[in-house]
Amino acid sequence: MRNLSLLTDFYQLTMAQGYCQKGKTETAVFDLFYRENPSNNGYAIFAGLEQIIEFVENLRFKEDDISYLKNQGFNDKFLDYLRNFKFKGDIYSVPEGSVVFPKEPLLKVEAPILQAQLLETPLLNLINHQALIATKAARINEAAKGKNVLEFGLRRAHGPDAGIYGARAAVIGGCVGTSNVLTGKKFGVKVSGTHAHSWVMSFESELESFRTYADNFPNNCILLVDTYDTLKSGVPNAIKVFKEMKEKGIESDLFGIRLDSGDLAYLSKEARKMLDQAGFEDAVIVASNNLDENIITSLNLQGAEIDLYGVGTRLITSYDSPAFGAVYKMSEYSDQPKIKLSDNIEKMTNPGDKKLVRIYDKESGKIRADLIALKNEEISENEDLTLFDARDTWKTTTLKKGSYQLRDMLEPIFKNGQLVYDSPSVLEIKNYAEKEKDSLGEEYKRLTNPHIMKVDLSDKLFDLKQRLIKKNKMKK
Ligand SMILES: Nc1ncnc2c1ncn2[C@@H]1O[C@H](COP(=O)(O)OP(=O)(O)OP(=O)(O)O)[C@@H](O)[C@H]1O
Ligand SMILES: O=P(O)(O)OC[C@H]1O[C@H](OP(=O)(O)OP(=O)(O)O)[C@H](O)[C@@H]1O
Ligand SMILES: O=C(O)c1cccnc1
Repeated sequence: MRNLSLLTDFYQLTMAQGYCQKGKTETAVFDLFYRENPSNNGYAIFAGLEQIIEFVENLRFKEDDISYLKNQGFNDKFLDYLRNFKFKGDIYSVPEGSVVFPKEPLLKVEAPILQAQLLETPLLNLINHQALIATKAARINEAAKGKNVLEFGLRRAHGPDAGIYGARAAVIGGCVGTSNVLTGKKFGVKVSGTHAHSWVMSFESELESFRTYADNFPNNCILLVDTYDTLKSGVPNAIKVFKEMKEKGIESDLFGIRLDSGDLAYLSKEARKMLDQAGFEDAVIVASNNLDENIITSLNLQGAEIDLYGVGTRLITSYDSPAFGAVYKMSEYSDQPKIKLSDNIEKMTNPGDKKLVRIYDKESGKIRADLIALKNEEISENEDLTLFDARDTWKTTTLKKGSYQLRDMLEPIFKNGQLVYDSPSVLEIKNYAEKEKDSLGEEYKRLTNPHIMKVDLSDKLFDLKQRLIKKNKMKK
């Protein structure tokens, strides 16, 4: 485990020294939330919690950190505090792989102000990256309509961590596996791949290169057919090699071709015909080349015969929507609810120690809405539940008792600094994320102009917010 304790913004430490100096030990509550879905998606996939847990568990300041901070001008009292630092607060979070929506609390920290504040930057850093890539992967997999997507982006990722954890997030978001071997080893996810053009170019002939590859990897034998001429040379040579394998009695688990340039719809349809005519109906066709959810949707509409998509750049960088934009805002200090005012109503925070309640339609199991309520507020399934729009409060919906089910989304992760949560494996998270996506109606999952999920405030939270807005306006 790398020492990431100084992976923070300088101002977190200057504030921390100030709190230490002043003896401010009151408890603060902070909410982590985001404001807009990336790529105009209808939802996001929450990811990165396992790395947050690892970070918090290992948050200790070593002597070399302390001496570095001493050189930056921090005082001895504060440095002594850091020497003995251990996180002592509570953290609640939605599970990784959850479907989430803008403005709702995804993770909540309750801790002495200094400690809660110190977590801001690393927590945001971890969630902002992985939730972004998991959400992009969910979009790409939605476009693939049940066909598998393999993550190919390591070489185009923004450095090693973006590659390693981006691939982790991509699998959570729906990818069947990754070409990234380190991610495979670290997280027990499937690794796979084909071969490069250089492999073909290093042989005297394409045929010889295919033969040699098939001899080496008969059970994962996807031949890249576009180095010279896809239909005149690549596919015929691949077919020759598949015939030779058959003659040798080799029953391959996975064999086929990869297309990496040209008109992928046309070439895949022609290649499919050629493979089928040669008796290789079970040969798979892999496609790659700057794919994303839009091109994959278009390829589907064109009737492309593609069984597996390899997606790199536009997935691992979330090319069209490069920032998740999660923020971390104080909602309570020393048992007093706090609000951040803004001229922009969208940017006003929700005050108080809160919970996130998900409301499911009992019959269909689909999400009806999310409700943000105060932590100690009782929301009961045994009464009719009236939801209202926090902007246009006259817009209401009443859910009849018995027609809906409630779920508390924020689970305890740390209690008094003790870890009380078992992180599931990445494959378990991926399976959970599939179920989460199933709990969304189709209209929330479509790639363009999806329905906006209602995220409402409870009566009590709404009243508290109004009261604090008035009170704080008067302070100005
Ligand atoms: N039938 C298709 N419909 C829509 N987009 C396609 C189709 N076929 C390929 N594409 C996409 O069009 C883009 C073509 O990229 P590019 O201009 O680099 O051409 P290329 O075929 O890769 O050429 P090169 O031989 O230089 O690699 C890629 O993003 C690819 O995924
Ligand atoms: O297009 P992306 O979605 O980013 O997917 C990854 C790309 O990386 C490889 O190309 P590259 O030119 O790097 O190597 P190659 O010579 O093996 O094709 C591969 O052939 C894909 O085209
Ligand atoms: O295995 C492959 O085909 C692969 C892996 C990474 C990037 N491009 C292709």
